[in-house]
Amino acid sequence: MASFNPSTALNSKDLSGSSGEIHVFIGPMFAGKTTSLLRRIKSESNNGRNVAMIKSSKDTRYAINSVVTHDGVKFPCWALPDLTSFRQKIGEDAYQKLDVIGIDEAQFFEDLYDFCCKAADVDGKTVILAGLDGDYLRKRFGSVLDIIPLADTVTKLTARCEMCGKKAFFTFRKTAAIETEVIGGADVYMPLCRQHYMNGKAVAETPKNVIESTKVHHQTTQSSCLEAATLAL
Ligand SMILES: Nc1ncnc2c1ncn2[C@@H]1O[C@H](COP(=O)(O)OP(=O)(O)O)[C@@H](O)[C@H]1O
Ligand SMILES: Cc1cn([C@H]2C[C@H](O)[C@@H](COP(=O)(O)O)O2)c(=O)[nH]c1=O
Repeated sequence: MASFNPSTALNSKDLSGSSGEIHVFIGPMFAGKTTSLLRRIKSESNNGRNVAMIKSSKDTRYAINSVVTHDGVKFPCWALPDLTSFRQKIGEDAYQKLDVIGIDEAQFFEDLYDFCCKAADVDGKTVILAGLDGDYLRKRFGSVLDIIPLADTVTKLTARCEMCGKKAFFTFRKTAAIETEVIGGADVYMPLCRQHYMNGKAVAETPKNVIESTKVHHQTTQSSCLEAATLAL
């Protein structure tokens, strides 16, 4: 019976030979994820590497075909509904020539894991991505956290708490919307430190508990409570 020799298998050139990399920027909104991503992509490009940037087409906030930071720095990109379509959109020749792929708003891509595996492990690309690790409820957002076991580096960034100026780890939603995905900027969200996030959450949840216990659901009341929560911070 043939025996399996791991050293021979691991040294085998035809298994992959990939020199791909994955680097991840996570953190709350306004933490500088897009700024860090753009800096890395521009530096790779200045070093003569062939780069392409992708963002989710769900993000229509500042521009359609550009990644834009909250302070207005721009970079042209492919705005796509999924990552799988990228290779076909850019064309096979252009894909083969690419060294570095940047991905912004990574939380919105359902096929993030498969795309990153293929691009880095098989095709030898450097993938640099930025996305929210948690949503406004601090629950995992999309598949961003699934990339951590695949990544060479993970950088968790922080913003400034809008109430006290300390480090902000969380994103607070200022409206009564409850769906996970709500596109917006400072009109809808603010970065908060733990203490101010907990204060806001407590105020926002108190009337909801009362409403739920009396089985009365009234959207206006909830909206007013959220406004009160934001003011009470
Ligand atoms: N509360 C805040 N804390 C930190 N930066 C903020 C805040 N509000 C606005 N900003 C601006 O947002 C910029 C970061 O934008 P960006 O890189 O787009 O962040 P992210 O992609 O993490 O949302 C900062 O350089 C700063 O000018
Ligand atoms: C917290 C949270 C955010 N979003 C949306 C809001 C923005 O459109 C993006 C995040 O953009 P940024 O570059 O990180 O500032 O995500 C959401 O849909 N749901 C949430 O809970």
